[in-house]
Amino acid sequence: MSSDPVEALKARLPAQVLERVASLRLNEARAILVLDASGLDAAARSKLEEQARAALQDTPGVTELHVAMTAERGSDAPRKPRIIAVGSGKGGVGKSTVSTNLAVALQRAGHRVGVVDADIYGPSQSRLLGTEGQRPIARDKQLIPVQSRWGVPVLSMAHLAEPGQAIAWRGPMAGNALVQMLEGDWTDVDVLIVDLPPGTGDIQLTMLQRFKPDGAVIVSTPQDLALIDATRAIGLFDKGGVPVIGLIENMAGYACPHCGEVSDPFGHGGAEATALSGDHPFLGRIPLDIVIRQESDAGTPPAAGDGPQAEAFVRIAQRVAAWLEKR
Ligand SMILES: Nc1ncnc2c1ncn2[C@@H]1O[C@H](COP(=O)(O)OP(=O)(O)OP(=O)(O)O)[C@@H](O)[C@H]1O
Repeated sequence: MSSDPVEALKARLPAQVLERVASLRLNEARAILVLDASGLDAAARSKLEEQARAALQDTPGVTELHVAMTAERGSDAPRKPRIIAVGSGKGGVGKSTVSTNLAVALQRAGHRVGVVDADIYGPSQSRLLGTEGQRPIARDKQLIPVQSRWGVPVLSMAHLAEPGQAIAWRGPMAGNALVQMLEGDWTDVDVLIVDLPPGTGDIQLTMLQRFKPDGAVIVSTPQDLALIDATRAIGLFDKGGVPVIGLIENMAGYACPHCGEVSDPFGHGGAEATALSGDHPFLGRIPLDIVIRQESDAGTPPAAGDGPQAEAFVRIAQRVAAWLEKR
């Protein structure tokens, strides 16, 4: 038996309790044991506490025993999903299309995914996920996301504004709308894909300051102009300390539906070269394909199907999932 009274107390604890000891102090006859309960549910926490009490309750010289759990509050509080921001420097490069299909492909791979459409002035996620006309309800001032048919809940300005009405809001109002959507009830979601507006403006800054993403995906076409802007977007995330998960080259390679010849209207390989030169991963290439445009417009994300158009999204989602697993 150790002559150190604290060591003597520890020696009484069973292994499953001992491995969770964050601290143990003895103040005269009062023992204070703090256990690390991270990752345990309520039942497992009570069992751990019971085992600790049973082991220490009859210790000679100890008249008072306090057992506390760290991370107790954290595990009871609503979990926060991990945020992946999808950005681009330039508009119209397919950022929203990628956000939707990445979300759907991740969902099909077993992740619990939601989408926030942070493009306040040009929202498109309600169309892309086929939830047009639906309105989110609010519970205790918190927005409940709209459910899409694809198992991916979503919040977009398109669900909040009157259909067809121009959204002419000043910056702070737009920022508030973004906050409301990000603070929506995302408790059933592990990964939140945030479809950012193009550029490096107010919305991006609000995101970085208040809801710092866990990682960012950058979408670009292979075109030089888009790539210059993509580099700017990467710079913003780098500066904000947000890891860049990787770059996606969209609208790469167009297969003529008549003769099958593949041409590259926006060039080829530029995004991969940009990724490599900045030491960022390249996540993959999505072809320019009329079916992607048609299905997207119809609110049927190609990644929800099993056609060839789903493949590129599935591969990209696998790389993003691998990144998430390593975090
Ligand atoms: N790989 C693709 N093949 C065919 N059409 C595509 C592809 N990617 C996107 N599109 C189409 O290009 C248009 C622009 O795409 P999208 O809205 O996703 O771009 P964005 O970068 O989010 O635009 P914005 O800057 O307006 O937010 C849409 O009509 C979309 O269907």
